[in-house]
Amino acid sequence: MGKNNKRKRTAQVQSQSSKLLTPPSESPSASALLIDSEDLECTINVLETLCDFPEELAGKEMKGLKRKVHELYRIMAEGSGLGTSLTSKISTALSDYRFTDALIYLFEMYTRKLTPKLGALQRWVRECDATSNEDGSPGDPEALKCLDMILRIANMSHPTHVPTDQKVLGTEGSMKQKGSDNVVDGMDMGGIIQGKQIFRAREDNEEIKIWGLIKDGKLFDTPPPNPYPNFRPVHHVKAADRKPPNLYDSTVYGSSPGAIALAPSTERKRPTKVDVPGVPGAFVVLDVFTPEECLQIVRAAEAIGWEKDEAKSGSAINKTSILAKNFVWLSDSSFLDHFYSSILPFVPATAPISVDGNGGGKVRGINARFRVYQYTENQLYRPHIDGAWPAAGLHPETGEYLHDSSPPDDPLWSRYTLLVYLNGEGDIPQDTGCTTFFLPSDKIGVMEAHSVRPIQGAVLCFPHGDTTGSLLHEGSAVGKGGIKYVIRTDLLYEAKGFGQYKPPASVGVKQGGKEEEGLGG
Ligand SMILES: O=C(O)CCC(=O)C(=O)O
Ligand SMILES: [Fe+2]
Repeated sequence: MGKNNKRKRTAQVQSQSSKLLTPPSESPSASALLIDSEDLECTINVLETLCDFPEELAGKEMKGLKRKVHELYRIMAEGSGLGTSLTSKISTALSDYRFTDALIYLFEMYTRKLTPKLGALQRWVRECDATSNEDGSPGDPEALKCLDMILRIANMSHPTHVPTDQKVLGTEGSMKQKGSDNVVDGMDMGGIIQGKQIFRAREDNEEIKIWGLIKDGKLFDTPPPNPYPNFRPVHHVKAADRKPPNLYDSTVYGSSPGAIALAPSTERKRPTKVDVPGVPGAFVVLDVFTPEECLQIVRAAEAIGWEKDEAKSGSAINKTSILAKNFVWLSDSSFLDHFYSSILPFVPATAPISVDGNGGGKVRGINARFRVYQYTENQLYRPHIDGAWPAAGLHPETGEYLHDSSPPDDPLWSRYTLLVYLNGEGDIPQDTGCTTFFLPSDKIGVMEAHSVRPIQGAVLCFPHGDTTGSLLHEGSAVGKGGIKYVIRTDLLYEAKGFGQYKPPASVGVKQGGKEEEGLGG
């Protein structure tokens, strides 16, 4: 727009100046409703013109404008311009990278024992991690202190009486500690992350080294048929139509019963459960799938092909939150039946009850929508809190793919994350590629990092989808020359009030929800 046009628009603004606006509400997004896009554009043009021609400010008629600009500047500097609630002050401070201010507000929330919504928590976690550098080196120590306080507020903690005699760690690469056990050679960042011993649910696992087969060109005996047998595309979404918009299309592949040949029960080990020490609610079920079954899943994904995943907009870090490639698989009933019956004896029979009294529904099954991830060297899934998902499936008559397939009178909603490790030690370099949980320690400002080592055929299970009990975690970077394959899905419960819960749409946060096909979270 030329300067003359700008002037014209300026005149229009002045003639509209008597228009009465209603007072701003608490919600940051309300401003979008209060000021329409034309007015906004016009205001920006006026301000731009004044920046280009500051001499224009000298006129008497500019007095009112100058006064308002000063007032606005003060409000913005105080961080209270976008709503006065503590939650919005924290959101504003974090997104403005004012971590010291955010820490003060977070501390106030902590001492007043106020609980934010899950959506706010997920957004705050992202804002804090968004400060880590492109090369993976540690971010702002103040941001990590905010993250520690967020964990305490969310009451995700457990009473930690764990002796903290280990040397305090810095962060390296992703947020996880470096080195094995408690050995540390991380940077000193004021001791913000403290590494705990890496958890192996079992030593000496029998496994198939899938990466070894791929490198030797032996993943398939003969070239795989195309189309791949017993898998068919059931849903395709163009990149721009994804929610939020993505740079890549997404396809869901449905399988037919028998697509993965399951070993007879006489040939399989009986599954066993092992709790993850120090991580409340997290446990591993060993031997849910045999190494041969894991191999078949990887074969299908490798033959059909991986899709990339990068949000179209948002900060560089948010866009690359998940560096792994994925294959979205809508699993068939025979695979799901085996999976569910193997873990059922070990999972909570009823959903946790939230502070608002929702929850308590019976466990009902596994979300058929699996996201199979392939992480190669240095790839990771940045720290996040998983969101809850409805039960995906096909319409019984039309065969149409439904993001939420449970009937309205019997809604199901997920409350636990299930991670199926398709490969393990043999393919993933020592102490890398773990799933790492971050928990508050007994010292404010210090978080504990608890890493779980992938074991082929085992399932890691932990709570998600609510403020209380949900766990901050990351898929830690895979080390040099390694590869990690893992399936992410969810354990479903009768919604019992919880189903009405819809994670709020938020900027740059990937989370499950009725309307969002989502990528992660
Ligand atoms: O890859 C991992 O270990 C973690 C994956 C994860 O957190 C997720 O898919 O939600
Ligand atoms: Fe996750």
